[in-house]
Amino acid sequence: MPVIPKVIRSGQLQQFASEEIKAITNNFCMKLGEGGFGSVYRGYLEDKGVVAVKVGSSSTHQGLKEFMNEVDLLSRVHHKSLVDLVGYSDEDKLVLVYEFMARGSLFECLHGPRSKSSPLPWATRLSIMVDAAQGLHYLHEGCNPEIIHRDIKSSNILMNDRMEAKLADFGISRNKLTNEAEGPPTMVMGSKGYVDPEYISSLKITEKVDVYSFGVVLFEVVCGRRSTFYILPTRQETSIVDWAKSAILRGVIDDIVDPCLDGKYDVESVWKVLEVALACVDMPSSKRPRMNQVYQDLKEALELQNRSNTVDVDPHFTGYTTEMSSSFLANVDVR
Ligand SMILES: Nc1ncnc2c1ncn2[C@@H]1O[C@H](COP(=O)(O)OP(=O)(O)OP(=O)(O)O)[C@@H](O)[C@H]1O
Repeated sequence: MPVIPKVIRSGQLQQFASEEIKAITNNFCMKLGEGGFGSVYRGYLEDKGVVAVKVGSSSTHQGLKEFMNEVDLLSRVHHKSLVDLVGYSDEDKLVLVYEFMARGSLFECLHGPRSKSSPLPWATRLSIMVDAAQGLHYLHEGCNPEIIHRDIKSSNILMNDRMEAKLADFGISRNKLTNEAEGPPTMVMGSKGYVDPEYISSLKITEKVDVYSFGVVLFEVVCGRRSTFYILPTRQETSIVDWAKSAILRGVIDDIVDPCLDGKYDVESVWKVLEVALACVDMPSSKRPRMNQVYQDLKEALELQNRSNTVDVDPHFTGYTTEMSSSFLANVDVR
């Protein structure tokens, strides 16, 4: 079994024996979900309460690399908008023990089985994205060395029982210092639908790669659609970025916004978020905003929503829509 280097072991993290992991999870009796690394189980620790236990299913070189990266990073970096790593085990299997995020992922809330019957309210969507933007801003500019996440997507934004959002999954993240020393990677990493097209062609990793993916998540939050989907009747696969750009050009807000919201949103705040999303996916990447700007703009959008006290806004309200969309349209670059 691989051995974690001493430098990582010296952190504040608890190290568990495989028997302890078995006890913590009550013999892996409650599965919370599954991802590329392996399965995630509910667990319980005397001093921490409920935890999430991620058990690696593969012992590939890539799996080990991602595990070490995650342990290394999360033992050094702590922020209220980043999921906390409580401990790990490398005795039998590769295991990561995290703080429990009771409300699951943003992906599940937007696209999961209960997303239609009890959709996330617009103000909650905005507050989640404000938290996520703050976490990403911290990674890019607040911690030392600064970090590029490289796998921002709605399934890596998790919510706790107070609906506070945190970024998760640092398996392929890179710190900016070693990033420059290591040079470009040999293959594209990231998740389908979220990867910056400029990075695909240049293989150059900068923080703007994260800003692009964050823009994709913003479109997901507004439109209630997945990052890629099939359009009927041709069943042609499209990206939410292309779809949203052409919908924005038509300028009708209820063509764009998630129908599950049933008109319950402040129109001005929706346009503000769409404006931010468009800026995040702009080309070339140098035109995209920094995450601090995104964070400030999203806070403004949340304030607009809170001030409007919207319960039922008519989505056909045209005065404001037309005015906003004309300033917008000049900036929509459809490729
Ligand atoms: N800290 C946590 N607290 C509660 N549930 C969690 C936690 N971490 C993960 N989960 C649950 O486990 C599921 C799988 O998470 P995981 O991070 O392994 O995969 P993913 O991000 O969905 O996909 P991939 O890792 O392949 O990109 C999540 O969708 C979520 O439901």
